[in-house]
Amino acid sequence: MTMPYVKNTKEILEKASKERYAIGAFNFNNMEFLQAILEAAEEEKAPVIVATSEGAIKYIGKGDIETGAKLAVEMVRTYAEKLSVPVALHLDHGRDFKVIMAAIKAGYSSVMIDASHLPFEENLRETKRIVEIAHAVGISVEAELGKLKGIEDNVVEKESVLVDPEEAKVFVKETEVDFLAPAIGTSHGAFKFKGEAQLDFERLKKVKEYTQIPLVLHGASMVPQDIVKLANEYGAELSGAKGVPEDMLKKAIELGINKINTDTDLRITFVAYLRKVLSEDKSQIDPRKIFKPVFEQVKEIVKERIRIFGSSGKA
Ligand SMILES: O=C(CO)COP(=O)(O)O
Ligand SMILES: O=C[C@H](O)COP(=O)(O)O
Ligand SMILES: [Zn+2]
Ligand SMILES: [Zn+2]
Repeated sequence: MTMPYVKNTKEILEKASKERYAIGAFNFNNMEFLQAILEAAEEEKAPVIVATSEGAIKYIGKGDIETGAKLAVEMVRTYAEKLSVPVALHLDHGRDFKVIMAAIKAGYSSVMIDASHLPFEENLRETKRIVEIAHAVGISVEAELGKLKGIEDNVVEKESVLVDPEEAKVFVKETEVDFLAPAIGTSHGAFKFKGEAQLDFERLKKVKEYTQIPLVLHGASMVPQDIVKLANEYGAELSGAKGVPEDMLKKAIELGINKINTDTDLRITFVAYLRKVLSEDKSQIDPRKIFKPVFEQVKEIVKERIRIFGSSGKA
């Protein structure tokens, strides 16, 4: 039987890769988001990955990386113990060696080394170095090839550079990385496409053929238009927000995506319902009473995503 807190993320992703479904990797920055994600996964009987960015670790630790990583592990383990579904904790977009080491030491299930902004050879070298360290303590590693447009940890990538499948083949063989995020046209945040949504599925298909490992889709939020509308009605300014359509996510899963990173959908839902609750109950000052209905909605959006990803009932 799998323990709810997964030591190595690879275990649950390889099963997903064999059976062609995807596991949601949801970002959190505090206890309430984590609770909402875990409750959703438990109710859907789905394996789940919870992720902290470097920024999240710094936020949780009030600037202290070791404290942030340790608290993230403690929180996730403590909640996961009470659950029946496997829960993995992942470092999202690790760029700073110190943060990656802090996550490994604290007991994360996997780390991402995102050296995709560096030239191919350097990305390969850097990834290989992290793989050697992480594998020595039995945890897995994600790397990225190609660049995502948009904001990545305060670095604005103006142009998206899509993955080269031939490079992916060499990269995976040389680095022995466990899962790979190929850039196929998505971007982070709430404004993903100016015109029609477009992803390079041919490229994705080739990367899967050439690498045969679990693949990761970043920037995969759907940015639901009803929630954007609700947020705007209550004073937000999010017009033009656009995400990845459901049929495209499903096609990406068919072609070999097994981990789907989602943050923006949770953020938008939080902001929309927080605005609604505050404006409808103007005398409420108890944060618990404000947060309860807001995080019920965050939980619902996570459940919807898990169903779309095909991981419901897979725990
Ligand atoms: O890729 C992500 C985290 O790594 C999140 O993507 P979104 O901004 O589309 O939610
Ligand atoms: O990939 C980016 C995630 O949405 C995390 O973003 P963050 O660096 O603002 O925490
Ligand atoms: Zn990146
Ligand atoms: Zn990402």
